Amino acid sequence: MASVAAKPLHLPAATAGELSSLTPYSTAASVSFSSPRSQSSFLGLRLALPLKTPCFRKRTEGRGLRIEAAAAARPTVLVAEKLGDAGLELLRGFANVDCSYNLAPEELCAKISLCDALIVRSGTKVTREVFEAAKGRLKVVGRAGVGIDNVDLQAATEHGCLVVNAPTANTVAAAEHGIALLASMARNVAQADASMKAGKWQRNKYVGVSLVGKTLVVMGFGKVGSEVARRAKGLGMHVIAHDPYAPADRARAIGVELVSFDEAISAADFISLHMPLTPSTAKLFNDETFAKVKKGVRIINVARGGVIDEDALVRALDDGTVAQAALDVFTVEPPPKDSKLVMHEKVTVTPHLGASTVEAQEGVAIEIAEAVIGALKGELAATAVNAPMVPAEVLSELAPYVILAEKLGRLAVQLVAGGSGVKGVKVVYKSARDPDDLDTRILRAMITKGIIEPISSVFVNIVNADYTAKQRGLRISEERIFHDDTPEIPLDSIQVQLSNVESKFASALSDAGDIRVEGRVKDGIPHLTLVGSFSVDVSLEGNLILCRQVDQPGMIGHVGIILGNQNVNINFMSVGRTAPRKHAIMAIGVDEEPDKETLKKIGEIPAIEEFVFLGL
Ligand SMILES: NC(=O)C1=CN([C@@H]2O[C@H](COP(=O)(O)OP(=O)(O)OC[C@H]3O[C@@H](n4cnc5c(N)ncnc54)[C@H](O)[C@@H]3O)[C@@H](O)[C@H]2O)C=CC1
Ligand SMILES: O=C(O)C(=O)COP(=O)(O)O
Repeated sequence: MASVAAKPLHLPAATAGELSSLTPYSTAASVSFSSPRSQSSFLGLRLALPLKTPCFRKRTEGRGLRIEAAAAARPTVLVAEKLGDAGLELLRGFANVDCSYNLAPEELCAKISLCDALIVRSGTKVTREVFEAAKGRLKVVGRAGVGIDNVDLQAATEHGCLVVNAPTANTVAAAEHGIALLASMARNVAQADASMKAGKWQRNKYVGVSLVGKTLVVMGFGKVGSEVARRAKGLGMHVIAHDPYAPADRARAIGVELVSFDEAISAADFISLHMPLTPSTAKLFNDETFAKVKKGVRIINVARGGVIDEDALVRALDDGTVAQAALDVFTVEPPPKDSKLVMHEKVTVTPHLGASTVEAQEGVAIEIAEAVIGALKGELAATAVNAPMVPAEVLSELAPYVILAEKLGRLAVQLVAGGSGVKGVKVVYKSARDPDDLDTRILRAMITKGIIEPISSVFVNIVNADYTAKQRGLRISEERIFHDDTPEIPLDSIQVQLSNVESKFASALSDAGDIRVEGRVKDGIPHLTLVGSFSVDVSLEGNLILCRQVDQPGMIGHVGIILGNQNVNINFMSVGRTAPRKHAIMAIGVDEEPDKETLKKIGEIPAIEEFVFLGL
């Protein structure tokens, strides 16, 4: 069936213009969107993080209406570890703040279902049980620091909970602490201090080693590692680094050569650890590694205790393989009181103080408070750990397309006969942009949300969209088609195709047999522009009735009278035809949901061959 031009019929009804101007809008500080029907689940871009209790008000503006989130109930933020005052102040300006420190795991689980956000440092384990106990209310976990190894990211993602961290504010503090440990270990400062305080004067016992000219290996050349490298070079050390993922030119710019792991450990006089704790770095320093190091190496760990096999380190210290160690972090914190490692005379220890400077704690508190508030407002956090980071300007530009994407998904799935048999989804983006200049991750997430939510009880957002699709066996493929237009406009159209399904509205099937709906953004408003092979033109707001009919005069009036008699307001109508007086599709936007009787009457109009009611 050939695709034909749409014949949009703009109804004069006052509400038509009003409703079609339900535009998403952005405030100065944020990009957030609301939609009258899917408000509470509009996490997707509101950004996947709506409060569960939003309320909306209509505001007359010129001829149209805008719907905006009115002051929602204040969210509750649980601060489970000591946070700087500046951050607490920011949080209190926006939310109810419950500072409850040292909670036992079961106490945390008991509280969490009353909280929209949780802020922790390294001392709180945010386990799967916590996310389960949250019962869907927890929207964001803020880690006031860098390492997120204490947060079960997989569980967070599965529960649609955003995790944000504060990755920059404590970098210098951690690097300075690393240098402090390096220098104090080399000169036995801690041991000599303890000895003097015990009344001794042991000048011969505490002869140290010099740093100048020694080779320092920085393991993990990220933010902290590179700051340590800079400082160590200032002390006259020869610095090399190992980091499988760091760009060599960044290292070169600091005058540091990146080498292999084995090269690094065999050359090192000192090794300073600055990588995250992940499955691949856990116990990276073990008996096997210590067997390869230069005898008498000294190790500093300000990263995570778990990257060292602590028993192996004790053995290496005992047999002199490792001359000394300076440790700020431990596999279990606090470590057991009788820990051989902590008590070892060749070991200098601090109780995880890397980030603990006045300046860093102030900075981290502000950084995490801003990230958590932003997330609760629905903005995509720049420090999101388990969601795509999309720059604000990209978000702002894609805003109406995000709404279009969700509505197309929602609409397509409602056209499926039987409900949930969707397995294959193809999304076709028509755009004048270079594919690299069009980030479609959010659009894909919103289409996924639109497809899954109407047929399940799952709450889908930008955080868990890909995971949820995979869980349900939903394969989503994307295709870009070049559209010869100005690249200023990100997209010409989005088409959603559902393959291998039957439709309750046969006209929605394309010639290839898949359900096919396409939409465009016109003047900032998402429009449905194609159903199956029929072109239509109807703004995607409220509800939609699609009818296939024999194209003949009087049809619009006929349907309009039935709906009018039931006080159902039509806000938009569009007719797409194959050829005059043959078949046509009528797309009718209605404000209210017609009752069954009314729908039945429409179906009984002799010229109507099939019809379907779709909630958007
Ligand atoms: N003791 C403390 O209070 C503090 C500890 N930290 C810890 O320091 C570590 C580094 O933090 P940042 O520099 O901010 O993180 P970052 O993400 O900027 O740097 C980590 C670097 O480690 C590299 N890496 C990953 N796997 C590696 C491997 N197998 N071998 C070598 N390098 C590897 C990454 O490529 C990255 O460049 C983290 O574990 C963090 O939790 C950070 C701040 C304070
Ligand atoms: O930021 C990090 O990774 C740290 O280890 C700092 O931990 P803390 O916030 O001091 O418990």
